[in-house]
Amino acid sequence: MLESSSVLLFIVFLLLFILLLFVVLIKKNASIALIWNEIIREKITNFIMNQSKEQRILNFVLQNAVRGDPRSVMDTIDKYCSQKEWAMNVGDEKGLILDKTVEELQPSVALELGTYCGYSAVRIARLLKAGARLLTVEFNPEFAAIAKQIIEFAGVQDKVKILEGPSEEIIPQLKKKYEVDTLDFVFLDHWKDRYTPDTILIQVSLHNSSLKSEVANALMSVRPLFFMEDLICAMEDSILTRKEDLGQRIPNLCQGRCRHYIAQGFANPAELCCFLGLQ
Ligand SMILES: C[S@@+](CC[C@H](N)C(=O)[O-])C[C@H]1O[C@@H](n2cnc3c(N)ncnc32)[C@H](O)[C@@H]1O
Repeated sequence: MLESSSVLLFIVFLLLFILLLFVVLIKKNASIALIWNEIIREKITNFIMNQSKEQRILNFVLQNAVRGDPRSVMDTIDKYCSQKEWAMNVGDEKGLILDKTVEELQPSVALELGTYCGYSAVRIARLLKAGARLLTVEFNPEFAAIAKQIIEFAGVQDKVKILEGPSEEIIPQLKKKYEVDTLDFVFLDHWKDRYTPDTILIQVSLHNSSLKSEVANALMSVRPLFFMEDLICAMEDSILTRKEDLGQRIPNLCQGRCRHYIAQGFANPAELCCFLGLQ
């Protein structure tokens, strides 16, 4: 009897110790905190509430934002994601870079890869001039459905078309199915491993346009370091804009404006790095 109660006591202490250790690790280690917040806690909350984080974001918007006011929708999503649960929206800080670029370029046709809940789509669409349009690509049907509601709630649905499916399947259809001849602005915000192949695919898919030979006037990413690596890797087999054009854009690029003009005329990645002043 005594023996079994001491075993029980030992197990209770052991469990308490593991719990304490876990709490300390969450506080001290960012990766463990991320695993806890993004995987374990989110899964538990989803199970208890029987809904996904993205549905909770949508509900929060429907209950707290002002219908037809894109700014209010953006602020409400930012508020939810800073106070309640982190989510992979571009967010307000990097969103300012996005705003500036869109304002500066005034694109007629813009493409976004990676819609998620529609935060950045609302952000871009609210700045588009009359008659301009944003095509946004999302392969997760649940996210696409949530984005549709958020975009409608923000009142920018006339400017935004959600294209549901993997970017690698949608991009080749842009020209014929979606009547895209030229893209003035491309926002790459899907999975990083698709940045380079999709950039090349955009070029290949729209290359034979009879209206304009230069396909992507501006390619930007708010995750410049990732993109830069990919860009350099891609140089060996991709040819996009002219070297002289790139030269004009370097000041922006180096100031962290995150706008990338992919260039031809470089023998190899090292030459490009040298040209960019990275070596
Ligand atoms: C970082 S989130 C996009 C965030 C969004 N741009 C925003 O700021 O509100 C990335 C999204 O890209 C989607 N995605 C990833 N790879 C994709 C692909 N190859 N084709 C289409 N969607 C993709 C994911 O499902 C996810 O919703």
